[in-house]
Amino acid sequence: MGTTVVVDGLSVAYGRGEPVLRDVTVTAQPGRVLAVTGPSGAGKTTLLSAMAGLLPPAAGGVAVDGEAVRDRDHAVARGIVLVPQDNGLAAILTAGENLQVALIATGVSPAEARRLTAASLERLGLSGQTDQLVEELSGGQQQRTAIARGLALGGGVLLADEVTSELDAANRQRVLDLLHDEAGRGAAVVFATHDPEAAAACDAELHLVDGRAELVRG
Ligand SMILES: Nc1ncnc2c1ncn2[C@@H]1O[C@H](COP(=O)(O)OP(=O)(O)OP(=O)(O)O)[C@@H](O)[C@H]1O
Repeated sequence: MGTTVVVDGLSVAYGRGEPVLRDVTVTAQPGRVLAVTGPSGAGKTTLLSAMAGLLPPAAGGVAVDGEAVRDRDHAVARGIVLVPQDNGLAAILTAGENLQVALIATGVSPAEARRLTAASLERLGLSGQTDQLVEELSGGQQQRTAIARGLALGGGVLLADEVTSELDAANRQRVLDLLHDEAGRGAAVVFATHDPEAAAACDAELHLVDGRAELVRG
């Protein structure tokens, strides 16, 4: 059985400010890719951050398999993987080390971490970059390394925030195919994107405007 994330009447504010996400309701279901679209500043990153347990609700909530998400540690323990917009990699580690450290932190043995790292970097076409420092990789290679790390973790939920923005056409298609493969293995995938074509190829779409859900497909 897969993992389901229910966002119910969610509002989120930064600090004491006005909510930038207002009364958003949507469900991320196992085996499906949900696109989150909308103009810059609409609240896509805020929604994914709240789903990842990084931002607390001002109203409403986020639940994973019926249990309210408390914080990031709780979300991680429930298999909610986030590939953040700014990639979140450690620049002074190699691409391979970034994956291995994340895997070992989840309790995977070093040998298994090495195997999963090699397999995941290969899926992103990065076998040749395994031992290269992240700070020496191109922007697109860094973005693909972050995706490789997210995929290697094999969570029940994958939140991918604008993970194709720096990629060429071939790599963009490769990553979109991999996101759909993740859904194919039963993960609930949420993909924030500016790309209407990529969104149209997803199973469902949540469109945000000024922090409100304007149009929901699927
Ligand atoms: N750390 C922060 N502190 C205060 N306000 C913030 C913070 N991060 C985002 N915001 C505000 O929240 C709103 C939503 O931002 P968010 O980053 O979620 O939008 P987005 O749809 O992901 O945009 P983009 O497509 O440009 O990445 C914006 O008005 C933004 O200015």
